[in-house]
Amino acid sequence: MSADLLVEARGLGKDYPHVFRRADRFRALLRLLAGRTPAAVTPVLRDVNLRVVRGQSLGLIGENGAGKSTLLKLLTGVLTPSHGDVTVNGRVGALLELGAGFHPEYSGRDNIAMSAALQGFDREELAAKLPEIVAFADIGRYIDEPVKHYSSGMVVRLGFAIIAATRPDLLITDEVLAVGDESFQKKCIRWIEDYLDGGGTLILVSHSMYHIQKLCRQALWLHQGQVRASGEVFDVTQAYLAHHERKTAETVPERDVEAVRRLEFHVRQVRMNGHEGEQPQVVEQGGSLCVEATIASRDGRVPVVHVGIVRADGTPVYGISSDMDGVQPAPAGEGDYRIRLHLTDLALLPGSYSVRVHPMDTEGMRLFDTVERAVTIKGRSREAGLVRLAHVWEHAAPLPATPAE
Ligand SMILES: Nc1ncnc2c1ncn2[C@@H]1O[C@H](COP(=O)(O)OP(=O)(O)OP(=O)(O)O)[C@@H](O)[C@H]1O
Repeated sequence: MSADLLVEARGLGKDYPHVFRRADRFRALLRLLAGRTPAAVTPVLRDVNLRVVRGQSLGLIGENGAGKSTLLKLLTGVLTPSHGDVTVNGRVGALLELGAGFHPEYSGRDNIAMSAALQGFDREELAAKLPEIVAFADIGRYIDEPVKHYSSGMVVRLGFAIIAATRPDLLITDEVLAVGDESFQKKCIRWIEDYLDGGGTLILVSHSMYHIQKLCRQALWLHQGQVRASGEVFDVTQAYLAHHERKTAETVPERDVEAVRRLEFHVRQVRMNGHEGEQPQVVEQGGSLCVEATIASRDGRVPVVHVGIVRADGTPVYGISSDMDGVQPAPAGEGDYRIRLHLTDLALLPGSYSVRVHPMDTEGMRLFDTVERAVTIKGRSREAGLVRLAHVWEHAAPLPATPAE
């Protein structure tokens, strides 16, 4: 393993015994004590391959129960894998379950001393680091109270302060940013940014895509214990968000081609940026999209063409009809009509959208058919919502440089 490769996992998997009733638990325990593998197991993590090199920042994302914490526990040696293997190089600072590693009866100060001893600090190093740790934790007189009297926020403050002082080669944290209050969160984020600028390596689990995009350059999406996607952070987080939007979308009923042919108007063809077919079109944020619709008219009347854009969850974003702009589709032979709509400087924020094309009657009152095509907007924007609004900040000063903690 090269010195710059800090984590390597190959075919990593974790199974748990199948336990539904108390009797199952007892049986599973007996089998374990007898050195036998449990009769039935549930795989919670399967075939995870992972390489993290020095200086990399990797975000782990996924739904509740996807296996993120299990993966972190395997990487930190808290759990042993059922399949595959994992190698970790360098000094690891891990902030996993709340308070794990603290002795509840001892004070914060004593716990700092114990953690420092475990990290191999001698008495002088500890004396030098202690004021820094106490100041970072910033929990006032509680530093001399037993940890069992701490709020969950105080536990995280103490845990993070210890890790910050030890400056590990690899920082592994599980959703801690969600526990502390906002000012402490900001302090941790600033510290992590500074740590990464200084060449630190991070594996961060978070349900906040904002934190993942802010702190990580790569992401790995775990879905039901398996890697669903991994790569550049914006690509993976946008695919993950689009998956959620699709899950909450109403399902558009299947188009019955025979039935629509009997309608007064139906969509004969839709081309997106010149492409026919159902492959999603990928467009850069700010780019252009050309929607070409060919409409069949049963009795030769000219249709109105409506083009709508919805987000993958069905939220309407924009709609425009040809008659609103005082135009109509032009004849395209054999009773068909064709029109092209050029959408330029697309203001849509990165994500998954659908373009819907509908023919309407000449009066623009009745809607006849719906053809839907997927569009993915790619980009690195962290702005929230559906569209980018032109904006200017005033009465604003530049952000201050990160202060040294
Ligand atoms: N000790 C255990 N015994 C049996 N099943 C377990 C055990 N620990 C975790 N699991 C199961 O493993 C699966 C993955 O859990 P894990 O905590 O890794 O998910 P997660 O992605 O971190 O979820 P969350 O976002 O909710 O923290 C879940 O279905 C969980 O119920």
